[in-house]
Amino acid sequence: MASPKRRLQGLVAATITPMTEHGEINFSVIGQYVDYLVEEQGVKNIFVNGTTGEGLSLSISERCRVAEEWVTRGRNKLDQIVIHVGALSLKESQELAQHAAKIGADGIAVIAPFFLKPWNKDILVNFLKEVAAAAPALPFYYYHIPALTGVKIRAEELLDGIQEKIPTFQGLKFSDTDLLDFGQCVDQNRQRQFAFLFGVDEQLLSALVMGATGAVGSTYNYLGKKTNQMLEAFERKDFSSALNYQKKSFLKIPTSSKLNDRKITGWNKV
Ligand SMILES: CC(=O)N[C@@H]([C@@H](O)[C@H](O)[C@H](O)CO)[C@@H](O)CC(=O)C(=O)O
Repeated sequence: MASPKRRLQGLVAATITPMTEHGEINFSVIGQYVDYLVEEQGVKNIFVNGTTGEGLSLSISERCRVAEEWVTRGRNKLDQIVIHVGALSLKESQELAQHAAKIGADGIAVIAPFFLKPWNKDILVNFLKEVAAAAPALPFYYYHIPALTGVKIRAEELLDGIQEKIPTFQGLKFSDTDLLDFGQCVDQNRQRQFAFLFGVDEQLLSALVMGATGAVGSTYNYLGKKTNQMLEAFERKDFSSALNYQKKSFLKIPTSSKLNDRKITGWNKV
């Protein structure tokens, strides 16, 4: 069974994919990006080719090359590198999973297929299981993001019995505002040492209260240092300072109405 070096916890930056002005991937800045995260933001875990990295808008070969560059540049500097390998095609997803294992990533994550959608838990788990089986030595994370996939199967239902089906299952990346569902996932699986990574940065403090063990998000690229201060305040039970940090970070994040103006799907729209 896959066992991570240690449980993935703390902040995980969902990396953007740097582009040149001609729409080509700008591999040349990834080394500097790693240094910036580690040295300026105090963030040593990354999530590559996810929503923020626009993995689903890249070709398979681009996704492989991006993953490779992050793993090469992050070696001996970053703690854990998780590669998102979700795709509509099971074969492509398996190919990406195998590639992640080959290049030495620390884990893989997969979203639910979002065009011809799984209509129940078993169908979704079977899809995830086939992808996970393509990289049997890598920790596997389910990436729950119902507002974007349209797959509304509750994470708590999905997690029930998942390790029997997917032995490499190590955790959940939960990008949804349903804190009841999140809290139930944590409560029912606490003894299994899974990672519960929250993905709505604006609500991280509430998710910590519900038992989040870490967070994956776009804002940790530039608010990592501040958010680490919030995690420390929470740890020492200084809730008033923690709340202040969380409130300050709201101001840096576009509100859903601004997002809607920019024709980007906001959380409240779906
Ligand atoms: C829809 C979306 O992009 N959500 C972000 C959040 O970090 C989000 O940008 C943040 O909460 C600001 O709204 C993450 O959950 C996505 C993520 O981690 C990823 O890039 O895979």
